[in-house]
Amino acid sequence: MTERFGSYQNEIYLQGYGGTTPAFTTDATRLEESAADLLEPGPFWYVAGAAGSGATARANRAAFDHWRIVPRMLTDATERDLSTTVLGTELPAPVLLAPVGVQSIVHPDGELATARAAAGLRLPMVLSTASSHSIEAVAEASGDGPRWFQLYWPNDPDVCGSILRRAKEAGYTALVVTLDTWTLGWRPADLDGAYLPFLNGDGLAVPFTDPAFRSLLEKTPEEDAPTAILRWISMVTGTDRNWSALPFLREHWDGPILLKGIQHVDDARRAVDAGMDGIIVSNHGGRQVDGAVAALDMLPEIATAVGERATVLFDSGVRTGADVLKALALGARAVLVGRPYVYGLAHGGEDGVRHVLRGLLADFDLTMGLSGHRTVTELDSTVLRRV
Ligand SMILES: Cc1cc2nc3c(=O)[nH]c(=O)nc-3n(C[C@H](O)[C@H](O)[C@H](O)COP(=O)(O)O)c2cc1C
Ligand SMILES: CCCCC(=O)C(=O)O
Repeated sequence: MTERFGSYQNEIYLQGYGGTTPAFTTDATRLEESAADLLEPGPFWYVAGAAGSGATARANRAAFDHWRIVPRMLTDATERDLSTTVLGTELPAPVLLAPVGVQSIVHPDGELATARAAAGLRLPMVLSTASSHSIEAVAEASGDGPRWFQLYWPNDPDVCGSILRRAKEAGYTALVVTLDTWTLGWRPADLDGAYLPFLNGDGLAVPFTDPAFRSLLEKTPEEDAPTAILRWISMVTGTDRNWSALPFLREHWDGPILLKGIQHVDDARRAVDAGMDGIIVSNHGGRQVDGAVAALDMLPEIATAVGERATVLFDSGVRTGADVLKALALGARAVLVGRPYVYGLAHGGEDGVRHVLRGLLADFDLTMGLSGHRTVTELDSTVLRRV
């Protein structure tokens, strides 16, 4: 039996006796609104923004509304066990922290604070290659907490190999390879503010601390930042990494590998045929292809096609406990959550991330119980109705 996450609800109500309320909202919509009040427009819109008209970001949310939970009564769901295992990592609940780069733009502690909050809850943090703190520093902050590493795949084999080696040595167990962001999508809010954090040096701690990357430069990044920044950007953009390059990753990583950004069932099959251990059905939170299909709308087909042979995870639009339940019922083994915990970080560093994650877990726990489910393995599409 794992911790009863739902008890966070009682904890909050009891605080009311002492005359206090949570430091900030438990509601996903208001959370984004209050982050807008808190942050400068540049960082806020970098996080909140999406590609183009925002159609895909909105569709990601709307897709959840087409599925409704059909609660069951008197099922003895008072004692719940939300735990699961994902590619060798034991999770107290089926939630991971999505890789989010440049977290120092919303809070100076950035990924270090996120790592501490995630480790305290034993939820895996997926560290981005675009982290504001080094692989090793985040590992230290994470302690014995579960951690995975997300790769933006440099086209220089020595640099790629060096980064993977560092991640492995620092205790990151699974590798997430993001495929949908080989160049940035058209993001009007960032363009209007002419705001790209990388050009300020944010999100470059991984290459800048990497000996293989540094050895390619005539001047160190400290001496000549612009040249180093542009060199790195050119290394991780472009389409010269393709399906036939996947064996390189296998040779340089001896743990599970997942491909992130899969949206078509044929790509899911191809990933699994190529020996990948898992995929993440995701459209990058609507930040890349405006007009792309909602990630949730592709999940059932993909999970049916490859779910027996590989681990299927999901992200893009998860905001509430009901969303977690729905994604699991539609075939995901676990979900990743992105923007909400970043808003938590903006509000209160480590404590802020913890509040957001505990809220999501409590909401999920109570939603499970009140709809009559004791374990995540019993969820399938029969618990939902399409409307
Ligand atoms: C500010 C920001 C930065 C991100 N950086 C990365 C990244 O470095 N690597 C990556 O694979 N995905 C990145 N993502 C995408 C997330 O991993 C995830 O796919 C997305 O946020 C999920 O959607 P959600 O925000 O609706 O939960 C980023 C997302 C945001 C909002
Ligand atoms: C190279 C892009 C890194 C950040 C990212 O993935 C995003 O802003 O969505």
